[in-house]
Amino acid sequence: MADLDAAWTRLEAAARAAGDKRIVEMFDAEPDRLANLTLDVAGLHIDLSKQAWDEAGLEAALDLAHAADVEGARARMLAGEAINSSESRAVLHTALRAAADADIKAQGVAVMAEVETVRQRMKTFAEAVRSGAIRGATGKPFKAILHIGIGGSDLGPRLLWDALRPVKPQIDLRFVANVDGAEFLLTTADLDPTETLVIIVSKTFTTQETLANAGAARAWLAEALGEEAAGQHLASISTALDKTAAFGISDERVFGFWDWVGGRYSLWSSVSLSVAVACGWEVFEGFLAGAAEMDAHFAGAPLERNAPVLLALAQIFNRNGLDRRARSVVPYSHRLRRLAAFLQQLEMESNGKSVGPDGQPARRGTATVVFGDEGTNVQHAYFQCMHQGTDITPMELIGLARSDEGPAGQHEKLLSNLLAQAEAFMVGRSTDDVRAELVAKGVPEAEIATLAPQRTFAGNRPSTLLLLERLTPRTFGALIALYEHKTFVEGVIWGINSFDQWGVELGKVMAGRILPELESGAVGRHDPSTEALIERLKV
Ligand SMILES: O=P(O)(O)OC[C@H]1O[C@](O)(CO)[C@@H](O)[C@@H]1O
Repeated sequence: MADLDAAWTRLEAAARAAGDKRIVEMFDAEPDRLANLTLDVAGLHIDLSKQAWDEAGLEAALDLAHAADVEGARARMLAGEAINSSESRAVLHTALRAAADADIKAQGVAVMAEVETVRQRMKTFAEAVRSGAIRGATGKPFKAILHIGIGGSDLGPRLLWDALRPVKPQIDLRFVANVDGAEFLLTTADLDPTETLVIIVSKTFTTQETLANAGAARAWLAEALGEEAAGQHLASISTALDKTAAFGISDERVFGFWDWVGGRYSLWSSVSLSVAVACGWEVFEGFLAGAAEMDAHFAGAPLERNAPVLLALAQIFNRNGLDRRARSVVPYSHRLRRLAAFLQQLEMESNGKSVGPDGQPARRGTATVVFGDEGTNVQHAYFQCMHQGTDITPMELIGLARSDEGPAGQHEKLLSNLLAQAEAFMVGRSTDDVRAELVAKGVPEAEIATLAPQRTFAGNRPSTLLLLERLTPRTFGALIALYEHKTFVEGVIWGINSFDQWGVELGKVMAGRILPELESGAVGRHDPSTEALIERLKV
């Protein structure tokens, strides 16, 4: 602990010192900067050279990772120890993308035989739906899938579908997550229930939103097909087989997974069955293979050349060393536009904790807010604030080195924006430079005095750049696995359990109390504001 405290103190001091320098000047001072801070892994090129750390800062960050025993924690996770201590569970999403003959145990119990059995069942089911061997009750092949789930049972598969979906899919895939009935209505309005397969995804099969939408979907099917035939249009993904049976889904249509897979880490499991059907099995397999490549890198690379570790350390340098409390993730890729939404759950549900597994307050700040949307759109929305706002928000800019999609010439335009933004964030534009331009244009001195500062860009705003060689199942799998391991490393260094989520419970419990009050009109004891609102909204 003394070592860890000292490592934190060194990191904070190093960040203060680096914070006084200009990033762009670090390239001159450190001839190996680019080589030391760029990596190529599993089809991804990762450039951390525009981050705010100098050589000493990076060294202090790596010392911190050693002092926090990231290597030991990594070994314990991969060995299937119960590192999710508050729930006494192993954390083995890596097993879901491992080879069938890998020797992986969850708390001593071998898991790969079961993983492979479910994989083979998924494959058989996906192929049968695609070939028409499995059809709807009226004999028509399925032309659409309605995927019902929320949180980890929605965000991953939704992103996966966007990333890898065919331009003209044989089977359309739609998602319903919110308990807001408008989403169900708008999503199903143009679907034909006789040609739609409904896949209900819920690890616990207790989630209010999912059960409400599942009930609505079953009624929607039954209205068109009758109660009994509706069952032929249902499948489910869950760890709670008793509950799926009680809902009326036959066991051969239920695909399981395990308590050692957290919801937000579950897109490698049967949770993504809908995508495996709609994209085809080989696409899903390629996605798993890309993640497995990143897993091998994470497990074996030394910390100073380990992509997830370096990404995590850049985040910690910014968050704890430089007190930067948000991060913006901007994919210059329409297909990846939901990445930030996925990362919000991955990072903020995993690491948004104030207390460690020992029950003691975390000694440093933990997860930051992550937000973002697709470039170039965001350049015309919130980038003004990123360039000239009073707070500095570190950026993660993601692009595709090559893409053949869409009209010719547009990809180069997209890339030019990506590179320009990263450069502009770092280099900025000096007042002298702006002033010289205004003078050359003949602007009067009095105007220049007020205009030049407004048109100045301070720069020195850190960013990481990630390039996928192409958006393929492999590179996309590697990208998501990169973020999973990054999140894990951050949790280890912050000394928190990244794999539980007690913070989502209280609101659920309170909603359970308020619902009957809204329905019955009998308002219970709450704070004055909530009581007045229930009075106003009760049926
Ligand atoms: O898959 P389930 O059990 O319906 O849970 C959905 C989501 O709800 C949470 O438990 C809390 O938001 C997430 O962790 C999970 O991904």
